[in-house]
Amino acid sequence: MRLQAQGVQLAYDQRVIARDLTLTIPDGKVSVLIGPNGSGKSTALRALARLLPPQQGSVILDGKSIQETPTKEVARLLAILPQVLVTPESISVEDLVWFGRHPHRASLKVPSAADKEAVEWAMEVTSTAELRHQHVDQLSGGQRQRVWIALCLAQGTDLILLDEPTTYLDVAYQLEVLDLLHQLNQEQGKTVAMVLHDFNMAAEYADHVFVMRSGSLVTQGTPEDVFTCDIIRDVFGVESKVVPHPVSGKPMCIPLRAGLRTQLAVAAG
Ligand SMILES: Nc1ncnc2c1ncn2[C@@H]1O[C@H](COP(=O)(O)OP(=O)(O)OP(=O)(O)O)[C@@H](O)[C@H]1O
Repeated sequence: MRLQAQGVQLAYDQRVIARDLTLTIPDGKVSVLIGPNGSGKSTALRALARLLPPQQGSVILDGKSIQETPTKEVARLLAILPQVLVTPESISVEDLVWFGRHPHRASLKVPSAADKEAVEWAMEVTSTAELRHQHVDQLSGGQRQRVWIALCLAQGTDLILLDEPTTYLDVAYQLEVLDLLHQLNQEQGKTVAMVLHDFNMAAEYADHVFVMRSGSLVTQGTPEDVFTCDIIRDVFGVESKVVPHPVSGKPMCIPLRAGLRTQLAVAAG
């Protein structure tokens, strides 16, 4: 395994968010972290990407402590789309995507053909090439999100971590981004780990699902293993009906509003 958190304690100042968290990102698979708001999904992802040093335990990347691996080396192996994106002022789309090539370039060296190709490809597959000369801070939320995804992809890493990549995107772009990640996984063997809130998107795209609550890993497994009425009730406090997706056969979770819960209970006798 290439990326693993081993018994990490994660905290912001003195406030401990996760204790003794151990998880291994499966190589060559698409993994999804789900869990209620504030359960520590982003915190865990940030630790896995070296953005948050653990107070105890360690994150291991390719057999080495990530904290002891130089930033540039980490950035050649792993890209992360964080939840909070701080765009440099007045930067164009193309210039922002070029940041993705920094880990591969010696300073002051002219960009290589491979750098140019990676940037063009990343803008093409995220449908941002036509925005290349626009200022990122003048784009819509969804356009901006796609530009940041392009930056991650331009990095050309085998491991891609994304915190809620579908935020701000309309349903067509949500599918476009998730289909693209799926395709990169299938065709190029990329390992993808992402936080998603939508159970049904998670069930459709994930090979492996981590379920978090209060900074701990409650359970993990295939979508069929984890998307059950009992786990959804236990973790999210929501009654639901889980049925097979009519086309894919994956578990499809339908949360039930209060009135329907009563109806379901009556029907069940
Ligand atoms: N930068 C920060 N400084 C202090 N506390 C933080 C910071 N970021 C997150 N927290 C706290 O850590 C806890 C876990 O937050 P985190 O963002 O990891 O949860 P999450 O599961 O990703 O939530 P959401 O689904 O709402 O994005 C929360 O109680 C949050 O208030």
